[in-house]
Amino acid sequence: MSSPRILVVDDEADLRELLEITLLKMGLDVDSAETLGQARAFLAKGEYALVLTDMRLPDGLGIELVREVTTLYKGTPIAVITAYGSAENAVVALKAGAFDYVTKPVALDQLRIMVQSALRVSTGQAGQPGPAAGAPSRLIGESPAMQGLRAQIGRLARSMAPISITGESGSGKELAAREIHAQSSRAAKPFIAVNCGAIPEALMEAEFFGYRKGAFTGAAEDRDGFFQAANGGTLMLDEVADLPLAMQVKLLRAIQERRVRKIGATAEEPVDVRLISATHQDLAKCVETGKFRQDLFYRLNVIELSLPPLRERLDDLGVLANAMLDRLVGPGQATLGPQVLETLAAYSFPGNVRELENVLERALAFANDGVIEVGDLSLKSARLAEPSSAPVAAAQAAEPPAPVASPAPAAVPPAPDALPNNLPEYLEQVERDIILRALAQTQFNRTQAAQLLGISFRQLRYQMQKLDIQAPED
Ligand SMILES: Nc1ncnc2c1ncn2[C@@H]1O[C@H](COP(=O)(O)OP(=O)(O)OP(=O)(O)O)[C@@H](O)[C@H]1O
Repeated sequence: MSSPRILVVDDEADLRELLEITLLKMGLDVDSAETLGQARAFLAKGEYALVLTDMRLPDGLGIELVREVTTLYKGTPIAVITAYGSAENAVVALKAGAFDYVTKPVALDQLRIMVQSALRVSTGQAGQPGPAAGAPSRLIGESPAMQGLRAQIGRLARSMAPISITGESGSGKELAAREIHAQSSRAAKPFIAVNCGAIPEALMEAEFFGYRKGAFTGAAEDRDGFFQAANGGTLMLDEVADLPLAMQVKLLRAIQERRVRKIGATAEEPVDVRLISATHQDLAKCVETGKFRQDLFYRLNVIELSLPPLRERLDDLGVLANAMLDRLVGPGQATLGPQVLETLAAYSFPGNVRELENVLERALAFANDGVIEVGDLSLKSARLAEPSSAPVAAAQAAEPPAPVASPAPAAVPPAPDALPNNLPEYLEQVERDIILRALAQTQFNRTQAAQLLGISFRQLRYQMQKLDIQAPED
């Protein structure tokens, strides 16, 4: 069997030679072109597992080749070589459909990593597509929005471009990120999701980049960070807007260099990680207000994927509800009674699909013989836009949800007369108390409890785990 063939397009003889030698040593065949014209002639004749092109060529720009290859030779990944510090070129190329980029001076270890992952992507070559490729998507829904989303995910899975996922809490951002990973050539490697809002600032660097034994008190052994743990796979930065500015600088550097340094280490190590970030905040606004660095935003926000809230795709309610019931109690074991779908459709679901899951899970506990009736739903009536018999079309024009009444207004606990003799324990107790009160008030609906407390669902879940608070059904 012949080796995969790579097309190198560069007019600088020295660099071309370096690339050729490196690729040949990797057991690959190489064709070299000095101009766009020559590259086009090669492409017309042969099949390539990867095209690697410089951005400036004597007869035009590499970006033209990116556009041609991504439209005319869809199965062929194309990567670009950009000048050091020219983030703009890299981002433009990725937006145009480039698989990835390397910066000059070309670091050979990074080039090899990039080529290997391109080979896994290119059809019929060394790699296999991810195990989930071809498998049914876990993102359920037949609305045009969901169909479009699944198609977009299929395309995005084939590149290394950083993706920024936006959408309300519970709309499926993490699920979408997992789906991109599962359909990519990285599927066999780890998917690591990090909730940036839940890590104490002092621990962030250690958590992201790892540390060496003895780097600080308590560092009893070497430990990897998220970047090393996700090596070869995908790192999801959830609630990325919550990253403190100091950490944003370090993250930007890691993304630019594709290298990280453990705390206490002298040398940096290369990391091969695809980044997906997510937030329910408006990141562009965070940039405007100075809360988020523009340069990091630019790097993370190369491709945008937006998840619609559930109330904007009510057509999906039926199929989602059925799939969830099947998962909760087994296929065909539970059904929705008359008017249930209409009642659900009249609700605005501020907690989106996660809230639908919660509502159904709770309703099942009340349902007789697995048939969920309207009375089993216990939706907050304040949020129903129409009476329970409202038709779906009317529900689509529903007003946004009325805010839920806040609990006791005091945000700060009343200070006891005597000072606590163990502050952390005391604060933990206060926190536990407040969370338990919010949970009791919402019949253990964690989505609503989180809203009451003005924190995200994930933050609440994290705090509950930390404080060992268990929902009755856990
Ligand atoms: N289209 C969908 N099909 C099936 N399940 C879904 C879909 N969208 C979301 N879910 C389910 O809803 C729950 C919430 O999804 P997910 O955690 O991905 O949301 P999120 O947007 O990341 O939430 P947050 O902003 O709170 O982090 C999960 O249990 C997920 O499996």
